[in-house]
Amino acid sequence: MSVTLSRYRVLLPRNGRILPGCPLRPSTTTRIHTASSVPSLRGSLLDFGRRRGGASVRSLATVYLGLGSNVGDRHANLLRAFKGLREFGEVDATSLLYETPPMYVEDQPWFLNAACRLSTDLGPAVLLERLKVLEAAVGRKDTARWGPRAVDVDILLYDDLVLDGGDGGNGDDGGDTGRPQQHQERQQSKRWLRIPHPRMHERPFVLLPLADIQPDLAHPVLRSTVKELLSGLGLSAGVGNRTLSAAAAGAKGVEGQAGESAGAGGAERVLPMGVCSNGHTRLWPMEGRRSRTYVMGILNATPDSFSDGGQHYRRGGGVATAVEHGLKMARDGADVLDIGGESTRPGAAEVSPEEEISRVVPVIEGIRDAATAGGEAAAGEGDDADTIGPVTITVDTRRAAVAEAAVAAGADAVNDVSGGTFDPQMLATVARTGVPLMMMHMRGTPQTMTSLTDYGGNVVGEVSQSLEACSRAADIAGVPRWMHVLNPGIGFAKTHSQSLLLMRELDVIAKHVGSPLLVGPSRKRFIGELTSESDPIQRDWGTVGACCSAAERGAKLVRVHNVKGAVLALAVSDAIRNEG
Ligand SMILES: Nc1ncnc2c1ncn2[C@@H]1O[C@H](COP(=O)(O)OP(=O)(O)OP(=O)(O)O)[C@@H](O)[C@H]1O
Ligand SMILES: Nc1nc2c(c(=O)[nH]1)N=C(CO)CN2
Repeated sequence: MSVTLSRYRVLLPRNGRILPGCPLRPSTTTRIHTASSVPSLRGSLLDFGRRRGGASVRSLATVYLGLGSNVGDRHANLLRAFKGLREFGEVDATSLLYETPPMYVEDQPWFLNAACRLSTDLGPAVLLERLKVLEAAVGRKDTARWGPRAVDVDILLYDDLVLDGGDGGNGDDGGDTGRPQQHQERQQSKRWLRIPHPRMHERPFVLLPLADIQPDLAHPVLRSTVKELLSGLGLSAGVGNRTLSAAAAGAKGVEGQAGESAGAGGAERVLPMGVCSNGHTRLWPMEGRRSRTYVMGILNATPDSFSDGGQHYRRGGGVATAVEHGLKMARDGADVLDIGGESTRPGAAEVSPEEEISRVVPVIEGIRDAATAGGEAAAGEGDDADTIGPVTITVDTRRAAVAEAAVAAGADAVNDVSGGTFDPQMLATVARTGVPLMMMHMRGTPQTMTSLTDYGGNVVGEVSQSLEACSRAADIAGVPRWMHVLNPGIGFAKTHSQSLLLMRELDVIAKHVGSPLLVGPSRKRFIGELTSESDPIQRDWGTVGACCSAAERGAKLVRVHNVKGAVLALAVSDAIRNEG
């Protein structure tokens, strides 16, 4: 049965009867929408909003949106769209980020795709109109259907609404025949709207990110969950092997390249961090053959760090020595330099934000100036993962003011050992600056942490849950999950055996949290104890062992003092894992 409201038809599932326009059986659990039960469907769908307050109070709708971009700085486009969506309600969950082969029209650059969940009082048609305005503001031009675009935001699901708002007058289940001219004419003539999005179930680039948010979410018409729809495409949800099988790729018209590297044919998770020499956001492959274990070089702009005693800062000239050491680490193969102005060794004294800023900002500026001068020639579209660009810099701080000053000076991301909990302004500041956030697990402060090691016998579970909570808080504050890196905090409020257990069960933590893991074993006490080395500087061989073990168990980044050792060792262990 259907009710016609203005030009829109709401499909009402009844008695398991197949609905017009629905490819499969309707769900018996689908909420039945009528004009009275869904006030937002009264009258023309184009001129209502979900009103706040007064007699017509109603609950907020839960909407799932799919985002895509394959023109220009794809991540910058997605981030602008994401920030714009926060004006439409509360974006309370986001996905990871995927680089995906173009579907339908294959002769175009690869896309970046993500998804988010929006809680909004906007009705579906008003939401659609506002999305179109947002897409235009981000830079979308009218293009051929399924063709290249700066940004595309599709309404995937809107509560469990089943809405057939026309098909643009061409009778196709998903709209038109794909002829560009017809598509443009239709776009200009009138808006049509179908919910659920008529093609979402066949799109890995929609289902993969959706599964990050809610794998058990049910499609209100097909009755299958997102996880089940993915498995129907030969893919699995969550961290692990998501590579599209050649059969599934062929069946769905995806650019499947059977016989080539597995990663070339399917979607891959990526982490946006830093800038390529073409000015676009650099994308770090997090799975597939292009992926490897990334090395973060530690650069202490402090006079009192535990393992180097400030040797690269205090002795022999402060900033200049630190900059020189940073550049050496970059030449040794560091993917990112982590610059910190406050020691977090056990018992270390706090420094003021002003002091911290005065330590890190000149070093960031010095490295930025020296490194950008050495950038390579600009690369074309879609090369954002492979282009070697200016060195990537993170600032190691717990303070929002320091993070803000560091990003203004050229830092690409914030690395917070307190997981965003020390400074109440940290999450909002990182959201505003639009950089990725690395969040570490710890308890207490460097002064108190050594006595806070009681995890009730479940350090792995506690750390996983705590990291997940940090990630949720950051997500809600406006730092999308695809920009999170999580760190179990080896040695921070952990005993020797707890550190070993966390190192051993990194894969469990990685699976639990989904986000890329950063691990920092470098020169730590547990390595000294295992190798009988009391001098931290003598612990690099042991550190390399820990890095290789971490990489085998799913760590995506390791934070080390001795970059060269880690880079060389990981080149071998990564190759054995990936190419064997
Ligand atoms: N669920 C939906 N979400 C977004 N747009 C929709 C939806 N259903 C129908 N449309 C209509 O589709 C029109 C074309 O949208 P768009 O240009 O983004 O299509 P496309 O991205 O090329 O193809 P597709 O929608 O299959 O991804 C929109 O103007 C809108 O009227
Ligand atoms: N991989 C991928 N392919 C697409 C995409 C997209 O976002 N990702 N969007 C399209 C237009 O809707 C057409 N094809």
